[in-house]
Amino acid sequence: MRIIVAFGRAYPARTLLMLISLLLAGVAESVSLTTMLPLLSVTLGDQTHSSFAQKVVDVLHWFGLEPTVLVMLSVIVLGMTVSSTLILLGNRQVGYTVAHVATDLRVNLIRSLLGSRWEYYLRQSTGALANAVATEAYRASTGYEHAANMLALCIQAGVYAFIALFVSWQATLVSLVVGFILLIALQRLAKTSRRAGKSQTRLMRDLLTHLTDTLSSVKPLKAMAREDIADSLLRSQAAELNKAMEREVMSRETLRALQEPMLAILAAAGLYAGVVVWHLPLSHVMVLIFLVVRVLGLMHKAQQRYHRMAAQDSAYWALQEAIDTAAADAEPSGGNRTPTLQKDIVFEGVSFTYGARQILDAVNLRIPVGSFTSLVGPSGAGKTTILDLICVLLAPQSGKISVDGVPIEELDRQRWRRMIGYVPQETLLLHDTILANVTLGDPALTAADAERALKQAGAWEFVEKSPAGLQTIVGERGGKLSGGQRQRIVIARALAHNPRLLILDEATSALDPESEEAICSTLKALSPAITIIAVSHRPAMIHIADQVYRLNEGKLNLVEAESVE
Ligand SMILES: Nc1ncnc2c1ncn2[C@@H]1O[C@H](COP(=O)(O)OP(=O)(O)OP(=O)(O)O)[C@@H](O)[C@H]1O
Repeated sequence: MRIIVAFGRAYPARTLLMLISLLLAGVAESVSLTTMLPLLSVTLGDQTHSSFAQKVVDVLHWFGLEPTVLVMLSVIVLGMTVSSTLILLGNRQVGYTVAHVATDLRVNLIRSLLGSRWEYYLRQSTGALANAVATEAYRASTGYEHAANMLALCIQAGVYAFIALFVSWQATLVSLVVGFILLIALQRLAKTSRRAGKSQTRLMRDLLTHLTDTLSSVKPLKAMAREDIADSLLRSQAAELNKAMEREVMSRETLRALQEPMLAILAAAGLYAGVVVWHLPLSHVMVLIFLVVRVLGLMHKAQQRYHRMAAQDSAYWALQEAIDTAAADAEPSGGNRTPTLQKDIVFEGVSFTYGARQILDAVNLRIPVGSFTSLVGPSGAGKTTILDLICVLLAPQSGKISVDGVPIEELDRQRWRRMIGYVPQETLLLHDTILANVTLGDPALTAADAERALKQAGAWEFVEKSPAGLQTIVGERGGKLSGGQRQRIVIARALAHNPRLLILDEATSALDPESEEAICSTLKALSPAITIIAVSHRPAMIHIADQVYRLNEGKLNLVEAESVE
């Protein structure tokens, strides 16, 4: 039930509109069907109308209508038409809200994850995220659909029960109590559905996490003939998921199958009690049975919806939790000072630890504007960490980092980052065109910007030669290109928006010495206008540098380029 309250809070106007339409639909339907009572009295030739039938006849008179068969049938048809129209309106509202819920959940999750601290983001699994965006958001929104339908059915059942009370309150109460007892007895099945739903949420997440990891490393798996291990793991996870789905289907279908016999027993018992025990007129008993069976049928349908909601709502709570935890670990907003890069970037006594592990120990560093700085050091020494500190993806535990004398945390973070061109170690490309890979969909960048950047990165030659040019599709993760070509496209991406600061993390590691030499000289030519920081072990990158820093065991020292072997 919590899910209804949560949705009602998140979408109050939509929920209210939906409920009002469905309530009115219920009233219209039940009022029109109530006319059945005098109609049956007339057709069955009852000499005396019951008091309730008489009331209905009075109401018809009040509207200036004679209770003829034709008039009463017309009232029934009209009421059913109005009710269907209102149900359509209500369901349309439900449908729209379901679409909104799914979209909002997806957008909120992506936004909160992208806005989270870098260290938090690194802990997230891509597979779980893909699952959350695709499957969980959909399941959560259908959870709302079932909840809304359940409420609507309860409302309709309530209206019918209210009318039934006027026909015979004793018979209605007895039937309702028996019906409720049966519904409660079936409630155990809802627990099974909820448990199965929870397992599905967890198993689906595990399966997709595993699948994404496997798919990203298919090449080594195939090359070493290990794909069968990955395959059997995936299979056993899929089998578990299947079991959870079967449990849910079983409890849902059992509930559905029990509906008909349960209602038949109640109707037979009601007929017997009405005619034999209470000696009510047959028309009276028939309407009463119709109403009570309708109430219980609606309650039963509501219960089915409840089961389906129970199976889906775990997806909503799992998603909401993911959104909330990411939001709780949101990146600090940064300052509001406009960044400039006219003088230098300075580290003073900067220390950084990952847990208990000291990575940087009171590091001092000065990067003058327009210079080409190379960072060298053994693997795992903390070079990327220094770059992450400059991009404000990480914050030091102590010491100070400043840009033109302004503490980096006081800078408008977005504007500072927009001044940066970043080439990461991993050259992951989007499964899209070369143009899209260079511009990253930024509408401010044109094909001419992409061409200029590709030329600067030494990539234009091969792009020009491909038949589709800038429109060439690079394949999954850039699989249709060589490692060196991928690297050049990623460098072009970093240069496309004319950055003031270019950060290269092992950016030329996949290039042959000749291509590397060529790129290095282009980069060097950029360097008075663009400040460049390059992490590299490659001689070409080191020899063109204006200054070389070596990081070792947390200490950073300025060294001669010649001393770096
Ligand atoms: N998110 C993290 N959580 C915990 N430890 C981390 C994390 N990221 C990196 N490390 C550790 O911090 C150390 C420095 O990592 P960093 O990536 O900065 O090294 P590096 O000098 O760039 O290495 P390489 O040259 O191999 O890329 C490594 O030992 C690494 O294991």
